[in-house]
Amino acid sequence: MLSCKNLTVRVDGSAEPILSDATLSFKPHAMNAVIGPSGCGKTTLLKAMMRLVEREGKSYFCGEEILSSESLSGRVGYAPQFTCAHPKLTVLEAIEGALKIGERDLSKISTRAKKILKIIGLEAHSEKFIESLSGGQLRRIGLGLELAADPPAMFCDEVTSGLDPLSENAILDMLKKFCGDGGKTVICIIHNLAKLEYFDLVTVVYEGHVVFQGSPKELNRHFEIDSPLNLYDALNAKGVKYWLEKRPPLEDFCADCDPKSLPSRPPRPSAASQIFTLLMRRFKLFFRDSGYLLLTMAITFGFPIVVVIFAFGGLPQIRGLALERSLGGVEELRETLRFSIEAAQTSTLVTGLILFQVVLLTLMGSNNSAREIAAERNLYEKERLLGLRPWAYAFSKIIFTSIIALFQGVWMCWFVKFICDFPGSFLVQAAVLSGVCISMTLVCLAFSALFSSPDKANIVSIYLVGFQLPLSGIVLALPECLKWICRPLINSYWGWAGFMTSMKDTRLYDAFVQTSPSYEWIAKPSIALFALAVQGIIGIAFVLKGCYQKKWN
Ligand SMILES: Nc1ncnc2c1ncn2[C@@H]1O[C@H](COP(=O)(O)OP(=O)(O)OP(=O)(O)O)[C@@H](O)[C@H]1O
Repeated sequence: MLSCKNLTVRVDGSAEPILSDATLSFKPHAMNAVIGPSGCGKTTLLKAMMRLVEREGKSYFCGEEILSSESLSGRVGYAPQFTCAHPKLTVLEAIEGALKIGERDLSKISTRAKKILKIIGLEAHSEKFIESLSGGQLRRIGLGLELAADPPAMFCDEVTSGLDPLSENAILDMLKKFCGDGGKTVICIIHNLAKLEYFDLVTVVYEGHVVFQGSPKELNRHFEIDSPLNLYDALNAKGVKYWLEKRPPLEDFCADCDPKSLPSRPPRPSAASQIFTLLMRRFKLFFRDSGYLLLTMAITFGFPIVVVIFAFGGLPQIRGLALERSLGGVEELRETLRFSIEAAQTSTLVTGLILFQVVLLTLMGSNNSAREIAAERNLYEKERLLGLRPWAYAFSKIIFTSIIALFQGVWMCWFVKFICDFPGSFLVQAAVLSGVCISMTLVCLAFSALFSSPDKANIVSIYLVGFQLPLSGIVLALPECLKWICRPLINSYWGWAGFMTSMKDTRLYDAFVQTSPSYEWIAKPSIALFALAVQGIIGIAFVLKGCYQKKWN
């Protein structure tokens, strides 16, 4: 059912491949073991066959070449080495979630979830959170998620490692049942060589080469050992070159595989349904993760308070200058005098306060999204194999993080305006501040999609926020030649400019113009919103690019 020809995998910059010229086939409807010392390339072999990593050579499913891992959805399942489920979901929610991503008929989900729970023996634990499961139960949930698409072939990467002998036997019995009653093909990476009697075909990988394929009995004979436990000693004693030369001819179990017998791929749910499923799950996880929820609440409600604390000393002046320019006669003269005295202090304060709001919103944006995709990359890659569309996943993240950013922008605007009495249209100012937060959120979401490590994505996002203040050229003067090179890329500049010009018909703005050393053009709100929208759209484009890439951590 599954086979490959001349598969070679190289890691960037390394001359020596980590998998060399692997040509083999697995026995259909049977238990296949892949064994070999740690680091020899077992996982790489399986990933290369599924096209989860860049490779040379070809692989086939039922005689048809595997051109992309997406073509395997519903056909080949993959239980990776580490469990791919959100720790804050219950067992039932995790299984139902996986089913909703791959199953079009929603009426079947509850029945199928119960059936899977029964098969994996977790019925009694269905309401437990994933984070509270034991090692053996975690392996079972990994297999349960794999069963969600009911694939005819299953790759299982060390699903019994670290378990006690009883739990290990129970899982191997379960896999054997999948082959016997279920007619599935199971391909299992296993470290415990004492369990090879469970398998019909054993593949030995050594130093990136496939050096043997045969039954457990043939293995003993070939390596001249009386127990498989002595296999690694035998391998090490003679070296890879010797075992490659001595390799017996490999049987082609796929010789009469007919692509026409290829099981048809079950229809997937619509993209809208996948987006809805992911959004519901994300909101559920958001409210369950008390640490992240608390942090988001603290910065959403705490940052506006920090802004107004800095405004308190200058509030009377801000309120005084927030008047429209429509006074007359003696009153105007008096006003003009007062205006001149207070203008310098107040305009510096207002400029600083607006910039402070904007920079804090960019910080919120980076907190919203820098880890969002990178932190669950393996889970996402796994769900792609269940039929999740990359763009549906990307848009579920874009919508979720943008909703939070929108709330943060509107709240910051309302709270600070309410206390400081900033003049100008609330709607325009709320749009500009939300625009700042949303566009920075989307740019940092792009980092999260492009980097495999959440820490890397976070650091780059924090640097970007850190550069907002100096590179905006508002408080610190930028060299003239750099000003319009940096500003188009600096989110805070456009937020600040849009907010300032929303107060154009007020004395606050006059004060700013009068006290600026050299008055220069400042973007009006519509242009600022346009610039922020362009940055957001670029962010979205890179989120999509990152989500279409394959990145298994
Ligand atoms: N993305 C990567 N970048 C660099 N090296 C890698 C990468 N992926 C795998 N390797 C290296 O390739 C070799 C084979 O890795 P692989 O995970 O396939 O081994 P394995 O046989 O499955 O090991 P284990 O039994 O310990 O899980 C290892 O030396 C590993 O360090």
